[in-house]
Amino acid sequence: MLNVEQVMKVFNRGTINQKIALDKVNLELLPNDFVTVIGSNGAGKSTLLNAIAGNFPVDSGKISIESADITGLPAHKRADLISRVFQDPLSGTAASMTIEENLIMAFRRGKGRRLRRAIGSKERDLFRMELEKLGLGLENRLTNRVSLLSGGQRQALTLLMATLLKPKLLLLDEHTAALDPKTAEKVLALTAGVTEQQQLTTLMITHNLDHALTFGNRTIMMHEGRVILDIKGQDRTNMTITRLLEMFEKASGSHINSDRMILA
Ligand SMILES: Nc1ncnc2c1ncn2[C@@H]1O[C@H](COP(=O)(O)OP(=O)(O)OP(=O)(O)O)[C@@H](O)[C@H]1O
Repeated sequence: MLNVEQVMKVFNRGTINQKIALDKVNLELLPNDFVTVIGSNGAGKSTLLNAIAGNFPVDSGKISIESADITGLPAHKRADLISRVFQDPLSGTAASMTIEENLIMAFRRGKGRRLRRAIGSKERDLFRMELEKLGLGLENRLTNRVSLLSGGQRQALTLLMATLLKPKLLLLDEHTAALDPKTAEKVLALTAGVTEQQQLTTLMITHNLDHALTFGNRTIMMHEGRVILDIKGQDRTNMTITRLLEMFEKASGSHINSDRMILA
């Protein structure tokens, strides 16, 4: 489904601040894979997602989705294939617009002039139905401005917008890290529900090792721009956080270094 082959990204090349953020990264995702991504500070996790989303050109290597080479495509041309949810609940939605206006933008994405047409009753019915599934009562608040919503409600709405038209690939960049623990659990449960229901292929960065092993079917660990562990199947089912940290130390030759890592 997704193929990242030998991808290299160097920031500030040739200067004193040169940083190899991705060091010939290889990663293959199968359809419906839900892969959690963990690693030390500065390991290259966000850079990997940025490279896949097309936020900058990579220095070398190839990225493809369903065998189509997207390495040279700018981010806006990848947006039909890839949806992304960021950490900041304010970044995924337009605060001054209503819930239904936000949803219609997501629903008519890539449809050009149809954007200007009024929202139809069929579209409203669909939005109500989808919002109801979130279990937050938002189906009765279609005409409320998004600025009135809590961070958790906004993040749930962002997730819905990201998946309303099934993307080929869903990128979740610590999308629950800014939420309080109870709300984070709720948004994660919604994430598990929607990825399962729509059979999405997903990459999710998290600093919570328990979440990393609980959600999805596969966990990769990054260190210094490389994928150093790829855990799946029975190995993952039997994996504990202690064992995971031991494996990290063995593979990287160092202790995990993350100020935000949550161990349980
Ligand atoms: N635009 C940029 N310009 C220069 N250096 C960058 C840029 N983006 C990332 N880096 C550097 O690349 C390395 C990888 O950064 P990245 O944000 O991918 O790490 P991360 O694994 O997501 O880290 P964290 O868990 O701390 O968020 C870091 O050393 C970072 O400082």
